[in-house]
Amino acid sequence: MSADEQKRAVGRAALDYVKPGMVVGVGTGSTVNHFIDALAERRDDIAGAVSSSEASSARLRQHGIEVLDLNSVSDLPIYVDGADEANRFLQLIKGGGGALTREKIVASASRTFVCIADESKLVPALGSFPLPVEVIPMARGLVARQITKRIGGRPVLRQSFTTDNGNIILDIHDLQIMEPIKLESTLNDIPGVVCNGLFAMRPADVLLLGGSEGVKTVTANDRG
Ligand SMILES: O=C(CO)[C@H](O)[C@H](O)COP(=O)(O)O
Repeated sequence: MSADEQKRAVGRAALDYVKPGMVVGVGTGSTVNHFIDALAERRDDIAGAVSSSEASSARLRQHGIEVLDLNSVSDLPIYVDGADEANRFLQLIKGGGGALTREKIVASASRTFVCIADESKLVPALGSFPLPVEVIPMARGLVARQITKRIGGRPVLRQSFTTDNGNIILDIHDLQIMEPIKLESTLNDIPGVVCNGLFAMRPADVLLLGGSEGVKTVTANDRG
């Protein structure tokens, strides 16, 4: 199976977690696009979707799925999203598509976070993928200097990119992430940082991994 076929398989497998009448939280990216396409078959069966990006909202609406404001939703049973990297504790690096802030908000609002990815995303330690950080534009230089001083790594401005919230992204290269929860918190404490792409304090609950032999389910109980 190609990587895209693996993504399609996990996108479809995530449908098993969608029950009648649910509002469904929807992430962003090429894997999630397969989930949205599969979810279209259930459009009359669900109460709508809460989206993490303008791109996903547009795709949901194209399929006739109602997009709801998170503020109008008191209970979000499920959130389905992809990842750039996942470790065995189901901690993630996200934000390759730049939607990390809204993704973290919707993930935090959800009861169950189902992460969908092809098997190449499972890594022994997070950090090979440059860690995205969303930053208020006027704080770009300050934040880059603070990252270098307090954390290390090499912050690089993502060129010609503005987030859905009107901000910039610094991608931190060459990081060795030994303590993901501590790093997530340290980054949040830098003035000008809106959000960072570490999902360690709120990891996924279930990881569906697409591989050459089908879809494998990794849960919190397997974290070991
Ligand atoms: O965090 C994300 C977007 O901000 C995506 O979930 C992540 O980049 C994975 O994308 P893809 O499914 O295209 O590999």
